[in-house]
Amino acid sequence: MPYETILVERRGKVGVITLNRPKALNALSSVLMDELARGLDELEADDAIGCLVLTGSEKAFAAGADIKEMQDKSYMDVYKADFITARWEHITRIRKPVVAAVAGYALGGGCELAMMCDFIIAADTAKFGQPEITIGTIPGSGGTQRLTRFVGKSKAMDMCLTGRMMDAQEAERAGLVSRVVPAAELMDEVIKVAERIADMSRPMVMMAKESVNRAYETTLSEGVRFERRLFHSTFATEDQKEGMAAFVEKRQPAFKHS
Ligand SMILES: CC(C)=CC(=O)SCCNC(=O)CCNC(=O)[C@H](O)C(C)(C)COP(=O)(O)OP(=O)(O)OC[C@H]1O[C@@H](n2cnc3c(N)ncnc32)[C@H](O)[C@@H]1OP(=O)(O)O
Repeated sequence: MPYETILVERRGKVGVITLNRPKALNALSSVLMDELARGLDELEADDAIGCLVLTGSEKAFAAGADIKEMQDKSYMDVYKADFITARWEHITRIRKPVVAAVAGYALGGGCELAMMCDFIIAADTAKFGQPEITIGTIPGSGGTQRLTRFVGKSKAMDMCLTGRMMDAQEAERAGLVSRVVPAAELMDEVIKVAERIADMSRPMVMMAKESVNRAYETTLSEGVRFERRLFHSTFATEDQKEGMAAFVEKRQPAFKHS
C-alpha cells in the first residue's frame, strides 16, 4: 500500500523515512503515525538495510502531535485508546539503529519522537521544545521523562514549564543532540554516519544498541552484568573472529553479519 504522509527510500544500506505533511509542519496525525510504524517495519524487515534515518523538512522535523485532530477528544477517547503512547512507542521496538536528522522545529511530540530515536544529529536551524503547557496540556509521549534523562531536571523543568524552545547549540551543550551541522549539509552528514553504522556487523550493532538502552531501564550493576553477558556472546560469532583477525592482519573486516 502506498504511503500518503511519509516517504520511504533506500540509499544503499541506509533506509530513509521522511515525514511528509509540509503544509502542517509534519504534525503527527494518527495516519502519519500508523504509516511511520509501517515504514519502520518495512525497513526493519529488509536484510539489505543496516541503519535507518528519520527526518522531516527544512522547516520542521515535526511540530508535534496534530492539535486539530486532538482538540475535541474526550477523556474516555484518549484513555480507552491509550492515546498517544501505544502507537508512538513503536519506534522504540525497532532493533536496527534509527538516527534522527532534525532541521527546524522539533516540538512536543516531534521532540519526543526524535528522542525515541537512538541519537539525534541536528541542523544549526533546529529548535527543540515541549510547548504542550502553552496549549493547556502536558507532554504525553515521554517528554517529561526522556528529556529529563537527556538534559537533567533543571533544564527539563524549564522547557516543560515555560514551553520555551532550545536552539541546536544549546541542545548540543545540554546533551540532547550528538552533533550539530550546517543545515545544507544535514542529510549528507547523517547518511555518512548511517552508512558507517550499516558497514559494521549487524548483530554487534543490535547488541550495542540493546546494551546502551538497558542503561535507562536498570541499575548500574545489572546493566554492567547485562553488557558483560552480551560481550561474552560476541565471542560465539563469526564477525568477532573476522573483526579481530582483520585488525591483526591490518586489513578491513568483511563482516558476514553472523
Ligand atoms: C504528543 C503530545 C501529547 C502533544 C503535542 O505534541 S501537542 C503539540 C505541541 N506543538 C505545538 O504546540 C506547536 C504548534 N505549532 C506552532 O506553535 C507553530 O506552528 C510553529 C511555531 C511551529 C510555526 O509557526 P509558523 O507561524 O511558522 O507556522 P503556522 O502558521 O503556525 O503553521 C503552519 C501550518 O501548520 C499547522 N500546524 C503547526 N503545528 C501544528 C500541530 N502541532 N498540529 C496541527 N497543525 C499544526 C498550522 O495550523 C498551520 O496550518 P493552517 O495554516 O492550515 O492553520
